[in-house]
Amino acid sequence: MKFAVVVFPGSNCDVDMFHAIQDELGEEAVFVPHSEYDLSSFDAILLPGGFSYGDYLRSGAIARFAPIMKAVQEAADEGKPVLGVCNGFQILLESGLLPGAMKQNRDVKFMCRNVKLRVENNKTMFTNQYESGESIVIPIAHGDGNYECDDTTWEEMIKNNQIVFRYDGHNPNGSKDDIAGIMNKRGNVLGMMPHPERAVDSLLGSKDGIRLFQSILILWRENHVVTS
Ligand SMILES: NC(=O)CC[C@H](N)C(=O)O
Repeated sequence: MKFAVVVFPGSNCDVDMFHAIQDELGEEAVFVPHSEYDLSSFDAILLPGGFSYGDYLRSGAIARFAPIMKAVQEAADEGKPVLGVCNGFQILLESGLLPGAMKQNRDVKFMCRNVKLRVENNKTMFTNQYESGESIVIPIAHGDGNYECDDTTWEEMIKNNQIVFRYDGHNPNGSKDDIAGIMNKRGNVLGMMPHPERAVDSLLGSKDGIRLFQSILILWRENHVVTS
């Protein structure tokens, strides 16, 4: 399976994402610069974390205008898996691929630590290797992780099971309804603030993140690889 790791000026988790795919998952990862227009040769698109364009205006607000975002939109429209982590999630929100917006953390501080997440929906292309309601440990590292949306959007997301992860126990940033990760209605675009690519080996303190990438791969193989 071939994964695109999109790199914006200011991305800083692109190498971690590449490592997670290439070295831990054992699949092909390719860095794709923000200035490209074509993602048609890829099976999945990953928007890594960081400070794209220095977080000027708002996190992700400038990146949404990068040439590559048209190709990300096309990939999403085709039903390919699109995963945005942290700044990648912020970019997906700013570009309208996911509903809602991100505000500054409740305590107006950048936070970098392991957090517990609850897997709210394990019937997705990103979470099928987790148990429903499972508590997992994944690190966060952000200043703007306080997810917000209007009540109509929130009710719609509840109805469609679009809330994929919630903070388990302590909510670190004040996000609405403890939301840590959401997907689109179709189920092929996931945005999450915690960093699964930084939890792929016990040496890193947790390997709970690797199953997210395995989920994408296993489902993709079921749909694309003929075994007999
Ligand atoms: N690690 C990241 O992706 C940081 C996200 C973002 N720029 C913030 O601080 O909110």
